[in-house]
Amino acid sequence: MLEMAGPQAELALHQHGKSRVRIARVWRQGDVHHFVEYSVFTMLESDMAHAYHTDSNRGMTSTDTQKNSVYYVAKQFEAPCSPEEFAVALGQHFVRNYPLVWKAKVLVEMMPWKRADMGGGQLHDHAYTQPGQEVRTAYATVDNQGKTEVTGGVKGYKVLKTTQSSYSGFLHDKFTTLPDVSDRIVATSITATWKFSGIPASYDAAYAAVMKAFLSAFFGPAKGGVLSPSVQYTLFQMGQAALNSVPEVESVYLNMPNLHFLPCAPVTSQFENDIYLATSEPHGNIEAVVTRPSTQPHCRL
Ligand SMILES: O=c1[nH]c(=O)c2[nH]c(=O)[nH]c2[nH]1
Repeated sequence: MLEMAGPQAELALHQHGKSRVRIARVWRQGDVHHFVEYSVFTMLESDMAHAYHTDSNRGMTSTDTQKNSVYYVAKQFEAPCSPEEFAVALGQHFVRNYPLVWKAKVLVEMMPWKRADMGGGQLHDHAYTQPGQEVRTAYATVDNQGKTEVTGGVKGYKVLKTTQSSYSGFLHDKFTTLPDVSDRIVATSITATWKFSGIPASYDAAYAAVMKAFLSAFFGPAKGGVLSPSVQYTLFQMGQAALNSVPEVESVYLNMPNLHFLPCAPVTSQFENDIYLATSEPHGNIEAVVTRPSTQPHCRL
């Protein structure tokens, strides 16, 4: 066994863990789906001094195993759990399964997804938003000939649905590994601007109407939803819905990153539409301008 020679020194403290294990868990109870997204940090205190002093990693619960344990423990919950319950269960998993571990420390950060309210308290069966995280924008140009142009907008409005999204029939060649899927999670962070051709009765009401149009087109009815065959198709539907909802809007620019939730098989089982790797990079990026016929597109492309 290799003993490290060197200056007199003591190992005062040691621990090892995995950070930012991003996981999404869906519980599908008939048509009603429950969704959570966590970022999990694990840290184990254990009898592992020998790994710092010698070449032996004997008995070490690798950080990769810790990451896989996050997926495994999430899978064990058959009904929706709180982040506190999840943190305790994961900590118990470590101390019960690994004899050299004397203390497991688990931090769970829960993303602020809330079941979408489609108006009047009508909660959607499978749609989620992050209300209050978005930024409303307004852009105006005023020239000395008396011309004023106003563009409203929104930045970073996150939306997600756990079903009613497919993606298939795209080009497959030797560089393609993505399979066709008939059901997936689709999530995006909407950034949009809309140009006014006239002054609406109320800019606040116009903003509310555009946002409502975006949500209705993305999510569909609270019961059943609406199928999205691609982010591209849904983006156009959203732009069209915004034009239909506010007569004074003449064009809509939409940017929609495709925030991927990747199927995950949690070590002891196959992927069963319930455990996902939550990612933000790399992400798809879909954008377009939707106008009334024969209107000039207003921005960005
Ligand atoms: O809706 C999608 N549009 C794409 O262009 C695309 N590309 C990809 O890999 N997944 C998806 N999904």
